Amino acid sequence: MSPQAHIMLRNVSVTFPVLSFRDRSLRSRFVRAVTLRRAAARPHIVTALDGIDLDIRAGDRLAIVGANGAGKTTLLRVLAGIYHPTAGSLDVLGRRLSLFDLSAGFDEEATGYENIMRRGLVIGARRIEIDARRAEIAEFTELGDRLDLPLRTYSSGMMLRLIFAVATAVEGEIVLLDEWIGVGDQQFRKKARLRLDEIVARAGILVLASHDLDLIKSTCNRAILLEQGRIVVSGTTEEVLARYLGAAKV
Ligand SMILES: Nc1ncnc2c1ncn2[C@@H]1O[C@H](COP(=O)(O)OP(=O)(O)OP(=O)(O)O)[C@@H](O)[C@H]1O
Repeated sequence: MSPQAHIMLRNVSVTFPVLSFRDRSLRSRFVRAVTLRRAAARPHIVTALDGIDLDIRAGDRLAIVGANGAGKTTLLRVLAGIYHPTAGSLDVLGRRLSLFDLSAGFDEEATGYENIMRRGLVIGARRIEIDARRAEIAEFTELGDRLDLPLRTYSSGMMLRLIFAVATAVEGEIVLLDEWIGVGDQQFRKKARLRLDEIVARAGILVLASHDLDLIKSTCNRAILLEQGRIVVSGTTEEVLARYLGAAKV
């Protein structure tokens, strides 16, 4: 476990400007252009995160909980460096391994082997590192010669094997997860779960955004509850889940 890993967010907000369908139509743009020159197009602003202050230290297994649309995925993407805060600051010490947005980086026309490299680069690995682990990743997939064929020829279970093999061959001090992945058939799932457990055990920090409360209870030692992009409770997993479940019953 890395004692140095650390994440610090100060007053982090993320907003998305959204043009409504009507606003984007040619007619409305024309009408605006000829009749309302003074009124600049004002997109609707969605606030996904609102003033987040958070410190995550080595040893923390942090769960992010909250209702649909509360901001969990957005926060995970900020922690991964995929989204930049529109306000506030993020400091990250330690190498991040992003085990969510599972299919990002794949190319249907490229072979399994080519996709191993593409996907590895997307999740934060270095080229040299993926090259060094190529044989190990290939072996983990158990796909054999099929790795020479384009991804579009794969069944969904085969695709998941590839995704998972790449994801778990790369180590990170900070592991970012959205759900533990129930991949493939029974035999592969067991193997996948064991590999994921090893990665998490070695990581200094785990951040898990999930609706799976049993998984959270068995994995996390801290939690935050998000509501409309704000942290409303922060504490031990038990405290936060009690509040979340209480609120959910109302
Ligand atoms: N790219 C985007 N453009 C506009 N709004 C967005 C975008 N991404 C997220 N949002 C909005 O930000 C808010 C938070 O979304 P987010 O996906 O982070 O929620 P979540 O807690 O992960 O939800 P769920 O549990 O349903 O996955 C929501 O209101 C969502 O509609």
